[in-house]
Amino acid sequence: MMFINAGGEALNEADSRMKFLGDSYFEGGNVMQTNEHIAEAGDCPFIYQSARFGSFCYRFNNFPPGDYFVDLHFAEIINTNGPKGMRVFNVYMQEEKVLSDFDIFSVVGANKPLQVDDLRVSVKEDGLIAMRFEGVIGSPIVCGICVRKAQNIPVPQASQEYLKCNNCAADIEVSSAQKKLMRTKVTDKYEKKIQELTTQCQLKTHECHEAWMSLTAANEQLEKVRMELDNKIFQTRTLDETVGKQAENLKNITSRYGHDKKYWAAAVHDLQEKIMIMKNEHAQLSHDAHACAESIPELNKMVTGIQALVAQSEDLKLKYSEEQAKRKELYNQIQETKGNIRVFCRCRPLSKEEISAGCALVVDFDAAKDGDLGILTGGSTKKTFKFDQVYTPKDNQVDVFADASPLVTSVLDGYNVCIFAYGQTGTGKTFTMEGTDQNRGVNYRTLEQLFQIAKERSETFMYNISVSVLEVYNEQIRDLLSTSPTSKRLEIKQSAEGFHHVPGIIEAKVDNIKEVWNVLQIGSNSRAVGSTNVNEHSSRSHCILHIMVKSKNLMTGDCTKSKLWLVDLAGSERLAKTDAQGERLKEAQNINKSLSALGDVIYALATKSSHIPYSRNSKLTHLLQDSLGGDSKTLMFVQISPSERDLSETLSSLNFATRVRGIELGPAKRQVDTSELQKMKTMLDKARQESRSKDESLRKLEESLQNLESKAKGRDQVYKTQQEKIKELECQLELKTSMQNQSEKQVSQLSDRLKGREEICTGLQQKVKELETKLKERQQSESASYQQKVNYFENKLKEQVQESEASSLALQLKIKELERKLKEQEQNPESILLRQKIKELEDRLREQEQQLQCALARDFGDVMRATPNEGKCRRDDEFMSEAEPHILRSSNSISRPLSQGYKQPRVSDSLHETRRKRYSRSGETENNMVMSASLNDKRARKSDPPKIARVVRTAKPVTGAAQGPLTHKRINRDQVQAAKERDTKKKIWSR
Ligand SMILES: Nc1ncnc2c1ncn2[C@@H]1O[C@H](COP(=O)(O)OP(=O)(O)OP(=O)(O)O)[C@@H](O)[C@H]1O
Repeated sequence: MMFINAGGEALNEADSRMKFLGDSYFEGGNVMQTNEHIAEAGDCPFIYQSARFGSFCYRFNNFPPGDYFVDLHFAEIINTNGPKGMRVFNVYMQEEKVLSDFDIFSVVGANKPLQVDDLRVSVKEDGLIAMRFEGVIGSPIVCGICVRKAQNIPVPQASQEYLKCNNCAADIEVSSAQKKLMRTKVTDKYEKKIQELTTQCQLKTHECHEAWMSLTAANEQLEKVRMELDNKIFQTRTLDETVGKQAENLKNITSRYGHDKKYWAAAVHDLQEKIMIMKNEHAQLSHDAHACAESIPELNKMVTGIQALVAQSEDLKLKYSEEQAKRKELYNQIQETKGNIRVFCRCRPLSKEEISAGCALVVDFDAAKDGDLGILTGGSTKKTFKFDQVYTPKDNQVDVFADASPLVTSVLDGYNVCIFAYGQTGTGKTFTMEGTDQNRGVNYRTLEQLFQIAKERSETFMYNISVSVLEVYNEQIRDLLSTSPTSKRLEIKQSAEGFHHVPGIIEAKVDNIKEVWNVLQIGSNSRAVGSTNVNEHSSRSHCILHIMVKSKNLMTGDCTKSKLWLVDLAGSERLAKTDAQGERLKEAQNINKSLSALGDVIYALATKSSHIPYSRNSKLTHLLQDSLGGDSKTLMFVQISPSERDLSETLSSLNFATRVRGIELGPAKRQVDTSELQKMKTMLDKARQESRSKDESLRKLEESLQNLESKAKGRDQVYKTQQEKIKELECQLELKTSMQNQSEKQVSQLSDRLKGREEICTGLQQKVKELETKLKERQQSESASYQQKVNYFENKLKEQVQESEASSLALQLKIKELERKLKEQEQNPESILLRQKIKELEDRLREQEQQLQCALARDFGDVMRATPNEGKCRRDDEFMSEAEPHILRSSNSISRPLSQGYKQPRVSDSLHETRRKRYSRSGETENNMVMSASLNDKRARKSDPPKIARVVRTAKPVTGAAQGPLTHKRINRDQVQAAKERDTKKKIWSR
């Protein structure tokens, strides 16, 4: 074996018969360079460069005649001109086309090496192996060529004339004619067999194809069925879902219906109960209404009775007011008989200091009950003073106020009242007026009684009470309720109505005694704050509690406005007795001045003097002007000390008080006839009793009247309320009746709706059941039919597959057998001889064909000479297109013999010569001739494109050992394809 490397050198012993043309063969694998060298050597008659096709040629000399195998190794296919570059090329061995239009890309892929083995060539006597590579698209790149001697090729013995007997192995002489006949027969027989096998193979292929097609159709049908099944399953699922949803909806509706039913049943029950209650109420109301209607005459009677009573009460009211006026008059008369100015004398007990000092008592209370007070002036002499009341140290605050309380009634009756305490410092003025927390004085008790009487009279009178607390010190007025630290100077003014008042003073409105007490406390505290020495200050200032009472008679509508003055006067020390100086003296002078002014006024009033000296120099009398004199009532407490140390002051105070009282009770006047007084006293007692009895009768009358009025009002109210109730109940009854009607209507509507819903529900349930049964039936029927179909197709497919497998197996076996037979035949020397003979016959046939062609060419030349010049080229082409296919077909023939007698180069030479002659005759160049030849060749290829498989099968030996990789690859691919198909079939069946 010889192998030629890229440098053109033989790799084995290379017995010098092989010679490579060109010095730089395969340099860098560049074929074009090699072509140039070969072209320069001029040894290759076929080398030519086409502008269109890449083409090059190799020639190897000095091979002994015989058959050789050539292996070609192509380098990586360089894909330089895009994806289509270097796809197709032809290989000519000894000018026999062995690879025609070989699509490298489709066989090995882009940029991969290709190896073509066992290309058989026959070397003739010239010892030449010629190779030509022609790229249809691009240029092939060859990297190695290996030439091997074909083994076991028997050299045909041209002179052999004997055949061996199969039984005795004796040589049997056979004549050449007989031999020829036998060979022809055998050849015919084999050809026939081959023909039959080919037809059988074709038939089996056709059957296989049909089976495959039916299998595919069955598969398609199965796929369709599967799809339908899938669709049905999907539809079934959707139906299941819808049924489920509908069932759920139905459940919901049923539960809602049940819930609604319960709710409405409860509502209906409630309404029925309500209706019952309303009916009962209605009956009760009707009963009440009837009773009311029946009681109306009685009520009318009552109304007339009430009206009579009202008239009577009006009379009584008139009488009462007349009686009240009379009572007032009488009361006033009594007061007047007592005197508008009344003086009560109160003596305090001896103080601890005085007791400890051993002071003697100078006061005699033996006739104190009669208002007589004796003062022991020294020795046995005793001076007596007469007062309206005399209180001993044993008399308490209650006893004192009991006599002063009638004045409170006068205040509420509309009279101005003034109560003040006069006396020496420390004699108990503040104790009498204010008192202590445990022993409340006149001020508190007066106001307490004021509110009590006002409350008692609240049905007939409406009172509005306000309180002011003020102080007169050094002839200056100070508001003790004012919280302002720098209170402005207050002055006394006279209003348009003639009343005297202090503008800007605080008048605290009080509604109860608790509020009064708070106000009194504020005033008391304020008085204490205003002075450094409380006792001294309180002794030197007049503390005034002013109460304003506004009343309205609710029966007559009369209004009154009265004042009550409660005054705690400053201490009345004698100026001469004290050693006061400066401020103290001024204070004392001011106090004396104001007290003497007060005394003068009261005395003038008591004596009914024409001139009342309301001294404008004294703030006190000026302030009390409205409440001193006229219908005003005045009460003075003259406070005295029992101690002998204060005798002179006591006498002074008592003298002042006596002067105020207006009755000088000297010792001479003691004998005054008292019978008149006694008479007056009895008259007074009688009047008092009368007034009390009248008050009692009046009170009873008032009470009975009030009772009647209240009863009448109550009846009226009851009547009105009952009428209103009747109306309300009637309205309610109407409303409830309408509600009942509405609810009854609603109940009936709801029951109708319920019935409708129940019907719908039952209908839906029936529908659902029907649907379910239909669905089940449908599912069952469809599944059964699908199952049947599937089973049928399965069986069918199985049968087909089995048949096809059996047939394919049989075919494969037959093919193998045939192949085996063919091989045996091929290996048989007889068949080799037969082939040689066939070759000879073919050669002869070719010669005859050539002769015929020459004759035709000659005829054609004659014809061409006879035709015009412009049609020459076309005619030549036509001729070539007719002639060359014969040549190409013969070169591509399957049964082309590889015998030594094959004279192709000569035929080609002669054909080329014929062409050259023809073109030289027609005036065309050699180049043109080549072009036209190649064109014709292409046309021929176009008209009958050679198949790769066929070419490869033709080019390769049929022996199993000599099978090339290309064929092997192809078989493998078929097997892989078959395996894939089997897999897909399995997948389909598994689904
Ligand atoms: N009737 C009485 N019973 C018991 N104690 C009394 C009585 N009268 C006065 N006192 C006591 O005598 C003292 C002096 O009384 P009070 O301060 O009221 O005198 P006053 O006249 O107001 O003095 P001043 O003019 O200085 O204000 C107090 O301690 C008081 O409690």
